[in-house]
Amino acid sequence: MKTGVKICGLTDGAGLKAASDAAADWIGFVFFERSPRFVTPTEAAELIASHEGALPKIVGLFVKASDAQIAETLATVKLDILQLYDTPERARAIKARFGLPVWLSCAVESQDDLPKDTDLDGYVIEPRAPGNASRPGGNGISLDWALLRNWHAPFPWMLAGGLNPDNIAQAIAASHAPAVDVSSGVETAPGCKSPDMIRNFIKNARGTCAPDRN
Ligand SMILES: O=C(O)c1ccccc1N[C@@H]1O[C@H](COP(=O)(O)O)[C@@H](O)[C@H]1O
Repeated sequence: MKTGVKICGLTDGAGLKAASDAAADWIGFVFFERSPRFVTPTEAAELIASHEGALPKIVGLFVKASDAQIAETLATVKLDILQLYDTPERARAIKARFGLPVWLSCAVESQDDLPKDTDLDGYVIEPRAPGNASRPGGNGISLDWALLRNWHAPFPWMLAGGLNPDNIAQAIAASHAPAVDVSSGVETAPGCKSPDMIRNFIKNARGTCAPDRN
């Protein structure tokens, strides 16, 4: 089974081109102002418009966003999927209101934290951010991958947090993640994506197949 790859927090055309050319499955834009990867909806739309060729599916990342913020974003940039940092109840309401697939980010410290609801379109499984962090993700922190190894989730999910080109093969082997998501691990500085690191991340993730769970 091919491991799905999402490259999140793109801020420039070079990163977008590297992710697209290397056949990422999804690219993400961060619509959260306190992130070093923040882009405005207009900036995201301009990046997409200036790209030549096919694009991966486009994910918009929102943290505790109001309906108005999501509506204003969607009026400017076409998104395929909404990735939310919010409660399951709010995620369900946003899915119903906007009619787009919703992935809910889920902070996991132990197996008890793993999601059980099946009514969303997917989950991003990542570590809980430290108490003093200014954002709930994108902190380059890993969770214990072995927690996920025997998890038979009845819905799509991806592993995130602290992944990079050097550890991605080990992370997939240890967690059996069907898909992976990276942001800070393919950057030379916060918010500065490295095309080389993006290519290496995707190459190394694709060289490692998650075992077929069936
Ligand atoms: O990338 C950010 O700045 C960000 C801000 C707010 C919420 C989530 C954010 N990023 C997401 O966090 C995970 C893990 O990121 P990392 O690879 O450890 O840097 C991933 O889903 C990012 O898209």
